[in-house]
Formats: sequence, C-alpha cells, structure tokens
Amino acid sequence: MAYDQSQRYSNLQLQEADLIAKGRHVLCAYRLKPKPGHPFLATASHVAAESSTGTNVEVSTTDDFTRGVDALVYAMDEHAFGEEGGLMKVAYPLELFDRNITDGRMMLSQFTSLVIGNNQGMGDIIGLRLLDFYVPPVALTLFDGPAVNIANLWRILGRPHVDGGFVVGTIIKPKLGLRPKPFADAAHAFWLGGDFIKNDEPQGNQPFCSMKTVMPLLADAMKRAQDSTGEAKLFSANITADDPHEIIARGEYILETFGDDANHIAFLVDGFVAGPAGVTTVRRHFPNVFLHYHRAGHGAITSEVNPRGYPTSVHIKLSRLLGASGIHVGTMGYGKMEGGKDDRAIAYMIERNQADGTYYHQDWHGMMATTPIISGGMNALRVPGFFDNLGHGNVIMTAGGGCYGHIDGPAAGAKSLRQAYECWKAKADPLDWAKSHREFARAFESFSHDADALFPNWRVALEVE
Ligand SMILES: O=C(COP(=O)(O)O)[C@H](O)[C@H](O)COP(=O)(O)O
Ligand SMILES: [Mg+2]
Repeated sequence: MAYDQSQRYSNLQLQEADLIAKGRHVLCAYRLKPKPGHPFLATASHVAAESSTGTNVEVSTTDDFTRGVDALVYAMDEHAFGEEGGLMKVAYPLELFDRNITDGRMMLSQFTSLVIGNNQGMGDIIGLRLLDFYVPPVALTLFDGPAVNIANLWRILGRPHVDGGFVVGTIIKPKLGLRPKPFADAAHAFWLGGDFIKNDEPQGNQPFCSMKTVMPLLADAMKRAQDSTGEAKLFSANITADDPHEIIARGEYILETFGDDANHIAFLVDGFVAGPAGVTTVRRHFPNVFLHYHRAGHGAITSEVNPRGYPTSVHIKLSRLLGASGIHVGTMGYGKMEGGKDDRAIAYMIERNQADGTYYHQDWHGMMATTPIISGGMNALRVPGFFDNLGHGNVIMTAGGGCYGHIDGPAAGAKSLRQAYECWKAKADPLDWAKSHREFARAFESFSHDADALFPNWRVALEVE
C-alpha cells in the first residue's frame, strides 16, 4: 500500500468558489474506487500526487516551490456512487501545465497526460474516471479553440450565418469497397438532394480507391451537382494519417484538386486515434478549413461500462479546446450508438458560451463554438424526435444508411431528412406531413422496422400494404 500522502496532497478546507474566483487552477471531478484495504482519502491523495509533483514515496529533492504547485484534493464524498466508488475533486495549479516553446500556448497532450494519465494505471485503484473538468479564463486564452465552424458552411451554402439551420449530410457507404468511379457517382447522386458528404472514417488512400484518382472525380461530381441544382455542395475529406507531413500533403493535394471549390472542402480527422498532435496539425496548417473531428475509437474510453477513462461529455469538451470546428456528439438515444436524451447537454457545452457540465459551470469567455455533428443510425423517421429533444436544428447530420438505404436513392434520402426537419419546425404530425412530402413518406417504407416502432399505424395512415 502506498504511504498516506493526504497530509500533503489534500486540503478539504479549500472552497471551490474561491478556486474559481482566483482563476489559477484547472479543476477536475473524478469517480474513484480504491482497491480494498486502501482508504479513500489516502488513495485520492496518491492520485493527486501521481498527477502532479509526487510519486509513491517522498523524494529528497522536493523543495518549497515544488510543494507550492502540488495538485490538491479539495473535496470528496467517498460514498457518492455506492458500489461504484466515491467522488473526489482535484485542483491543479496552472503552473503544472506545459506551454509551447514556439508561442507559449497550452497543449492538450500534456493536459491529458497529467489529469488522466498515469493515474489510470495505479495499483491501488479499481476505478478512476474523470467525470468533468473546469478551465479558468486565462487558460482558455491559451488553447487554440475552433477557427471556423458551421457559420462558415452556412455562408457557403448561401444561408444566414446565424441560425442557418440544418445541414443535411451523409457518409459515402459502403464504408469501404467502392472504387473511384462508383465512389464519385455515389457522391453525385447524394448531392442532387443533400448538402454535405463526409468520407467514412476509414476511407483514405486505399489501393482500390487512391486519393489521387478519386479526388478529381469527386471535384467534377461536385461541380456537376452544383450546376444542376444551383446549390453549393460540401465535402469533408478524411486526411487522417500518422505522419503530420502526410496529413498536410493530403490536405494540400485536396485543396489544389478542388480548385475554385476548395472552400467547399472540410477536413475530416479521426481525432481520437490521431490524438492532439494530429488534430492540431490540421487546426494550425489549415485554419480556414472546417475541422471535422470524427471520434472513432472513443468508446474504449468513454463507454459508460468503463470504470476508468472519461465519458463522452469530457471527450467532446476537450475537442473544443483543441479547435474542432465540429465533432460527432452522438444521437442522444435516437440513433444506433450509445447515449440518451440528456446527452443534449453535451451539445450545449460546445455550442454555447456558457453551459453546465456534470460538476462545473463552464464560461467559455467567447471561445468560438464547436458545431455538434449528429450521426449513427439516423434516418428521416428519427429526425423529428431528435430535434424535439435537442430544441434546435443548427447542426450537421450525416446519415449514411439513412440516405443510401432510402428505396428511391440517396438524393431522396437527403430530401427525406430535409422534409423531416421541416416537419419538426412546423410542429406538424409526421404522418400528416408524409402525406404531402413524398420522399419523407417513402422513408417509412425504406425503414419499415423503425416506422413500425415509432409510428405503429403508419401503414394505414399512408395506405401502404
Ligand atoms: O459512419 C457513421 C454512421 O453511419 P450510419 O449513418 O450509416 O449509421 C459514423 O462513423 C458513426 O456515426 C460514428 O458514430 P458517432 O457519430 O456516434 O461518432
Ligand atoms: Mg463511419
């Protein structure tokens, strides 16, 4: 058992309001479950030591300055979560956080290696999960934050840059396996009805669909769709790679290939697997391009069944600091991935200037908002309920199966999503609305399993066998 460091690494007299008022600490709330035989405060203090200036034993080189920047456990409730453990809150002095030698700004890589790093693997815990965190104003000025967001896309789409509304999107499906021409044809077919296409997260430069073959065809497909619809079209191109030079090379190639439509390009980054370095490479090298953060892999950390790591709400909040223009926030119980209705709070945290996290109220002090991206098992039938829950439509929705699975093709799928959104805005009954909106009506036949579950009498109402 590690020796008890609570004398040094805890001060339960500290008041959270004072810490926030002083603005010199990052605050973190954790769920902690110590191993049997390890007292709660002693284990919490060991977490604070390991996450700041200490280790499992006192070292002779420690001096007064060192002690002055200790992370401190400032609040605890060891029975807060019953069998799952207790709540502990830690104040991290800003002095602990790493600053770039190039511009003095903070970085997310060391931020996370400190507050959710070694403490994840300590031998005296069963679980330690970062539930929420608070960033003081001075630190907010030191993170990049987003450079562009949905407002830039609305401008390109010719819509108001405030409350420009629903951006109808899809993902090229099948996820992998299309060669260049079928890929570009699938994109063109969707763009005849929709606004925004993304690469699926693993699509990049596969030998059967090389980037330098498919991108010129996509640029042509975009032009043809824009000409025939009279509307601007958008493409979110995946430029994720291990090597920053590869990321930049991909991005520069794609912008060059799209030529005078280059501003219709967003860059997709699989931000969880690429990490802060990968995301920041895009954020800083292409500051004028919408940075589309896909979170594939996050479930290993964020899934609610995980006693360690952090929930989706923390992952999404971190992405705004990093500078994501938009990030997948899940479907709040309306799609196929984990999540529930209360996850609307996750969207509010990144799109508003002030919002309540699970434990901390966060004022972003004007940091640009990150746009919620809704995706994962969505189709037109699920849209009205989704927007009822969220309360607004200023989001990008990318429905892959919901468009390419529509029986009249992806353009009809796109139109069905738009019609479902209009139905919600009009506060109309979906079945009544379907009677005068064909593509929406045909979504009931396309996704009859959903239709049966959501609108049991749809066959009678729409006179479908
Ligand atoms: O390809 C899709 C969805 O395809 P489909 O629309 O066919 O389900 C996305 O990768 C998932 O939405 C990721 O999940 P999340 O958005 O929750 O990160
Ligand atoms: Mg995908």
